[in-house]
Amino acid sequence: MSSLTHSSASAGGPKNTPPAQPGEGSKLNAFRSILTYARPHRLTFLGIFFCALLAISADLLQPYLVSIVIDKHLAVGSKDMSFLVQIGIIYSVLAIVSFAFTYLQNNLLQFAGQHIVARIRKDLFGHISKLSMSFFDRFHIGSLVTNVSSDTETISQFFTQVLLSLIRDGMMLILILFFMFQLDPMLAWYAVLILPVVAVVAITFRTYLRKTYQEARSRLSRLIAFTAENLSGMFLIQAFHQEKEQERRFAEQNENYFTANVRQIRSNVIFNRTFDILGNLALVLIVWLGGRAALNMELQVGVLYAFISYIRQFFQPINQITSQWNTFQSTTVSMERLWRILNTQPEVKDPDPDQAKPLKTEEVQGRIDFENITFGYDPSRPVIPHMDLHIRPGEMVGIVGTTGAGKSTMIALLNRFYDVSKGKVLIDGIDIREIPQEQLHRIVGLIQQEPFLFSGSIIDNVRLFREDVSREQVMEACRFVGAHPMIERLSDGYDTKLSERGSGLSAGERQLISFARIMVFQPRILILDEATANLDSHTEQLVQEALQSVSRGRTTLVIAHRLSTVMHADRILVMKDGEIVEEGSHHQLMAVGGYYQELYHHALQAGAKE
Ligand SMILES: Nc1ncnc2c1ncn2[C@@H]1O[C@H](COP(=O)(O)OP(=O)(O)OP(=O)(O)O)[C@@H](O)[C@H]1O
Repeated sequence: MSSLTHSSASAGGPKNTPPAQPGEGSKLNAFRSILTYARPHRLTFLGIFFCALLAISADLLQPYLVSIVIDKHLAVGSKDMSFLVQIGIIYSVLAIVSFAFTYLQNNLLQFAGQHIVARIRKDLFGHISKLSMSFFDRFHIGSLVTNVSSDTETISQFFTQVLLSLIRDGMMLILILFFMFQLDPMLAWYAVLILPVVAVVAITFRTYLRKTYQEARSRLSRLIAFTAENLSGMFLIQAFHQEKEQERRFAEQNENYFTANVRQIRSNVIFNRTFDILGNLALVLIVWLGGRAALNMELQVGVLYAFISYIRQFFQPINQITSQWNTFQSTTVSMERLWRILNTQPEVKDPDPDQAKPLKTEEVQGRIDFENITFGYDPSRPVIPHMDLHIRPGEMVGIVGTTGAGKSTMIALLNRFYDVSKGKVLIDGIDIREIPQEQLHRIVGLIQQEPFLFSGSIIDNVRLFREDVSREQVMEACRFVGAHPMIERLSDGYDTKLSERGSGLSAGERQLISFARIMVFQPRILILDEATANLDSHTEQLVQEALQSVSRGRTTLVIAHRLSTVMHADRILVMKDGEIVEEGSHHQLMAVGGYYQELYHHALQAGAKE
């Protein structure tokens, strides 16, 4: 059975987003939809625009001022020192203005960009946690982690770098051209003529650079995936003495990444140097043309100086914009991926509020009816072709059967991780599709074979980070299920911090914590899916005792391969190929002499051999 996690609440995602339409326009739709996140920051972006305008104007006015000093003062041999002082003050003010507004612009941009991405991340996480299990069956967890981390990071780069470059460098280019045309239209036209050459070189190189970058990135992700897989499977690697083999495979991946990285760095250097050479050639051209004009007294020396300053700055924004083009392309891909997830509607939906039939946990009797249900993960291949099962309030039902018989699937249907294809699942006579999922999951408590513990303290793991559950309630629950002595023995007792998935605890200890969790939340229906399968006989006994206590007064469904776990149930269901083939108490089933008896004898023989 695939891992079962809680999913609750209704469809979410960003508001104003159109439904997913794969194909041509989806990139554009994704782009538009993600841009809606920037809408609340309109004023900030306007502020950024003005800051950039002021900072760049202040920067570009500086060579202009120097040209005035050269032509209007030095060239005419003026002795007016106050003019020089005035220009000096204006120059300094411009430098301060440039610094202040660049600082402000960067801060505003980071503020808006980080806010936007934090909001996207929050919506994405919230949305993913509301999606149905069928979504997680289709989506690889690894790629979801990439979506939440690196795709949002790429979008963050878009808002903080690409947008800035478009605003600042675009404006800079326009203003440089404006100043150049103001100074000398003829020379300005020569500069403009260089533009297409620069653009062709930049685009050609950038396309190649993008390929090398993508190659390096994909080899890096392969290397990371390989490392992650090896770390989680280290136990197996050591047990099978696979260290050498895995080292060889790692070295191969490492070498692949190294080559791709070197190629990327090399092409980057070549591109940047080519760009520098082009810039210098343009400079030589301007110096030559401008110098000749200056010698012929057709151009003032100050103007030539300003021109040279501008032409030196001219290439920088072009380089920046073309380099951001790559990030922009990655952004559109990331946006499209996130947009698809944000537009995925949960297949298991909450009822409309006016049609919902809320059930109070404390009033629930615990009657369960699987009324003529059919279900298949793939609808064309039913895992449960037909089932009609009725469970009384407070009854303890054991479920046994072959591997893949559909036991966990049945439980998944009762939890509404999936919806039945036909028929109804009812609790106290109410179709569970009419019960808000949040309430359903309070009514039905599930303990699985491998309980999931979060990194955090024991106390938080028992109360699932809910602040309204007191420390005393947690301790009481732990005492009730017999987990208290074990927790007390830990270094920090209830405040002991557990590492990821509770790896500092034994399987039995983790299971006891999950039993305590159930006690805290007091569900009316309790499900144990192979909850004792991994435990040694001593711990199993502890857990069995806990189970006895926990199941008192609750409708309890226990799935187990070990018959000893379910022998004392009020009723035992024997499942085979998605159907209940036998049912009754242990004695009744033994008397029938069917499949259950066969299982029992197998278990006895296995026990005897052990
Ligand atoms: N998420 C899933 N997507 C597709 N098929 C699934 C999924 N989960 C289970 N199945 C299939 O459904 C069938 C029933 O699986 P289920 O986990 O309910 O069996 P089970 O009786 O609990 O088995 P076990 O005792 O081994 O846990 C199996 O054929 C299994 O391959």
